[in-house]
Amino acid sequence: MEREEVLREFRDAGALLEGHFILSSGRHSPKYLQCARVMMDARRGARLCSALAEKIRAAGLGPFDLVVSPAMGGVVVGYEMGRQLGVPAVFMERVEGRFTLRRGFAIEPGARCLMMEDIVTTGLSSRETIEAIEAAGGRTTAAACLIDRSGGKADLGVPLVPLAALEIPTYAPDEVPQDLAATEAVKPGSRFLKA
Ligand SMILES: O=P(O)(O)OC[C@H]1O[C@H](OP(=O)(O)OP(=O)(O)O)[C@H](O)[C@@H]1O
Ligand SMILES: O=C(O)c1cc(=O)[nH]c(=O)[nH]1
Ligand SMILES: [Mg+2]
Repeated sequence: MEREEVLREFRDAGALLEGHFILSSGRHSPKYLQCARVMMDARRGARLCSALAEKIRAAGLGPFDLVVSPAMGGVVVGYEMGRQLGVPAVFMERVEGRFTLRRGFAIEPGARCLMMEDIVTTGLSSRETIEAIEAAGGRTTAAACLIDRSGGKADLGVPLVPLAALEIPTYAPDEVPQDLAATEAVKPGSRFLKA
């Protein structure tokens, strides 16, 4: 699937947002990709994940025993990737900030895992998930995401296959351009969310 086609799916889903966003990393951005809106339509989710599964195979990666994704953004996309690859899918949740397997999920010792994210920006959440997979006894042999918005700069320490790569500017809190800083910021993600 070409990048323009991926972006058309996001646009049609109303998932390409403009405004002032505080990202998971604490960086600020005038653009946000809301994958939850993309995955609202199961057929759209299947189209995108089927194309990504094909791209992973074409890169010579796999087979995998398990798909592991970080909540919340990774949950639905991880489930669909498990379906496309024909393997089980589990997700990790933050408990006091650390990604943890709950709900009876476990990883067999040495299991070959695909770490599946919705979005990669700095790669921090992906690296945290990969560390948690290793701590649980698995091996992350590859990672994948719908959009890598670092333009290929994020280093996960394992091969990363994005369905599309984009370069979208982000700013440290003390470097936010004046026009952006003048608008109210929203934080759509769940990191540091308080009950
Ligand atoms: O590469 P990074 O800089 O880590 O940014 C990308 C991460 O940010 C978002 O999650 P977030 O922590 O906002 O929570 P969510 O999954 O609940 O949306 C997204 O789902 C990725 O997990
Ligand atoms: O970096 C993030 O937190 C992030 C960026 C983005 O565009 N979409 C998203 O869900 N998270
Ligand atoms: Mg996330």
